[in-house]
Amino acid sequence: MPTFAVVLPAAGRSTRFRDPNYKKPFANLGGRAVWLHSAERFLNRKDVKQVIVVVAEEDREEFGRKFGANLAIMGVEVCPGGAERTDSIQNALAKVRDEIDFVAIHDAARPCTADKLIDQVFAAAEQHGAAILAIPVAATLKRAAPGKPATIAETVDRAGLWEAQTPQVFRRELINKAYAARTAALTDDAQLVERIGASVALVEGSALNLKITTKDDLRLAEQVLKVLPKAKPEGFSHPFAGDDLWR
Ligand SMILES: Nc1ccn([C@@H]2O[C@H](COP(=O)(O)OP(=O)(O)OP(=O)(O)O)[C@@H](O)[C@H]2O)c(=O)n1
Ligand SMILES: C[C@](O)(CO)[C@H](O)COP(=O)(O)O
Repeated sequence: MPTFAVVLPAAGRSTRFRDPNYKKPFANLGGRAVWLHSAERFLNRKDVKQVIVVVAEEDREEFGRKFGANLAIMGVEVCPGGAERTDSIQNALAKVRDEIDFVAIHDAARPCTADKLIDQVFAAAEQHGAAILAIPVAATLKRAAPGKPATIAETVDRAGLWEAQTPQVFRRELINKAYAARTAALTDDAQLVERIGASVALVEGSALNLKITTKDDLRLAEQVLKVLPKAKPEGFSHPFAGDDLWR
C-alpha cells in the first residue's frame, strides 16, 4: 500500500477571520478546534503514516499547553510556520520521513473534507504523480477596476476555470523537487509543481469542502458538519472530544 504523510498548515495570520481572540484553525467548531476536525479526516486512515501540523512560532506555547499530551497520543508532529504559506509547507517537508511515498498538503482551515474525496485525490496522485481537489467555477467572474466604489473592468470568461482546493497530493520526490526550485511565495503548492513542468490532475471536489476564511465560513462549516459522515472508521471518538478551547 502506498504511504502518505499529511501536512496541515495552520500557521497563517487569519487576517480575514477578524477575531481578536482566535486564529481560525483554533476557533471553536462544534466543540473542537477547527484544525482537529481537519486532522481527524486523516488520522484514522491506514495509508497515512505521518501527520505534521504547522503552527506559528507565536502560537507554539499555547498550542503545546492545549494539545501537547493528546498530540503524542495521536502521533501528530508539530513544526514551526513561516511568513508565507509556502514557507510553512517547506518547513514541514523537511520533516517528512524518507520512506513516505506521497505528501498530502491540506489546509488546517478545511475541516469538512469527505472521506470519498480524500480517497479519490489520493488515488489520482498514485496514478498521476500529482493531483488536487478543485471545483469548476460556477459563478460569473468580474475583474474590478479600482475606485470608490470599485467598478467592473471586465468579465472574465469562466470556461475551463477551476477553483483549487486541498488536499493537494504529490509524490514526495516531486514536491521536494518543486520546492527546491521555489523562487516566490505562492498561494498553493500545485503552482510550484506546474512551474517545474509537471502535470497535476484535477479531481472534482465539493463546495462543502470549504476553506474557513471569514466568520461566515465558520457558520457554514457548522452546518456542513451536521451532514458530513464521521471520518473512517465510523464514530471514531477523539481524545479531544468535548475539550474546551483556547481561552
Ligand atoms: N504563513 C502561512 C499562511 C497560511 N497558512 C495556512 O494555510 C492555510 C490557508 O491559508 P489562508 O486561508 O490564507 O489562512 P491565513 O493566511 O491565516 O488567512 P488570511 O489571509 O486571512 O490571513 C490556513 O490553514 C493557514 O493557517 C500557514 O500555515 N502559514
Ligand atoms: C491552497 C488553497 O486553499 C487553494 O485554494 C488556497 O490557495 C489558500 O490560499 P490562502 O490565501 O492561503 O487562503
